[in-house]
Amino acid sequence: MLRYCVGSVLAHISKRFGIHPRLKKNTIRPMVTLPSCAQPRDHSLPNPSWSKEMMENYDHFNSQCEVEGAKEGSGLWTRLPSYSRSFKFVPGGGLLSKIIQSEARLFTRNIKDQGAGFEYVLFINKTKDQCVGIFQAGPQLEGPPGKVHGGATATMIDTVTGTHSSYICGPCMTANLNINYRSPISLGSTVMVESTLDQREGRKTFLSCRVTSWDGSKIHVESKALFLSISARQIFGM
Ligand SMILES: CCCCCCCC/C=C\CCCCCCCC(=O)SCCNC(=O)CCNC(=O)[C@H](O)C(C)(C)COP(=O)(O)OP(=O)(O)OC[C@H]1O[C@@H](n2cnc3c(N)ncnc32)[C@H](O)[C@@H]1OP(=O)(O)O
Repeated sequence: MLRYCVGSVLAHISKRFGIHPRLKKNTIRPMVTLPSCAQPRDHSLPNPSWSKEMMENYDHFNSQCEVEGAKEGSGLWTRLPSYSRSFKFVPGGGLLSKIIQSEARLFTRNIKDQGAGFEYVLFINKTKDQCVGIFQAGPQLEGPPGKVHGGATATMIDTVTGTHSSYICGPCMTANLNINYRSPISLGSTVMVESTLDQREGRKTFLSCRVTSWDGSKIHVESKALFLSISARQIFGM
């Protein structure tokens, strides 16, 4: 689904930049040969900066994931890979990310030092209409002394609900994000960010999202989000 969404967006971009891809069943097959790009790094895989709590929750969801190659939907959860740019989800995306705004980086993946900024992994459960993010907030996300900046928390919520919504309805943008901060998050701690689909209404997707401590014992944030489906024209001003 995501490959298809990004694929259709890329088809428009490629056309604009004269690459003329031909879409074939959820993938892009460019008519010109693209130079090979190194496999992009999947930031959603564990690294040495991940805490015991982060690893414990990662293992919990990962153990309930689909086995690679199994029929889609046979497992409860799917781990979502994460790259420095969304383009990199699709074949040829590595090259496009070098052509279009080459300096651009996904906001949550722009701090290179492992553990310094957002460390996270997302899992989606299509049967339950849920998406879960396991986040570890690094020292460069400070707001009040020793605590996570509220904007950084909003970013976590936008990331999980935005990804969730993209999987449900394809390309979309945040129209409204309403956040109630209940208790501060300590820097370095692991939190769970859980998005649930409330309803769909035409182009609108309504979601609820909760941020809790890693073991679910403490509520940090409760929020509601509205995403609106958009066309490639709206994203790239074509
Ligand atoms: C990109 C390709 C896909 C990639 C997929 C990869 C997935 C995974 C990869 C990586 C994960 C990353 C995940 C991160 C996610 C981050 C997401 C963001 O942060 S997005 C940036 C912040 N958002 C903006 O900048 C929007 C700015 N606003 C706009 O552009 C427009 O206002 C927009 C598109 C939201 C709506 O504009 P209109 O012209 O299309 O629609 P109108 O006609 O205004 O509204 C349509 C309906 O929606 C209601 N509506 C619009 N805005 C509303 C609002 N704020 N609150 C309530 N209702 C609203 C209206 O009242 C109307 O309702 P009635 O049809 O009459 O019932």
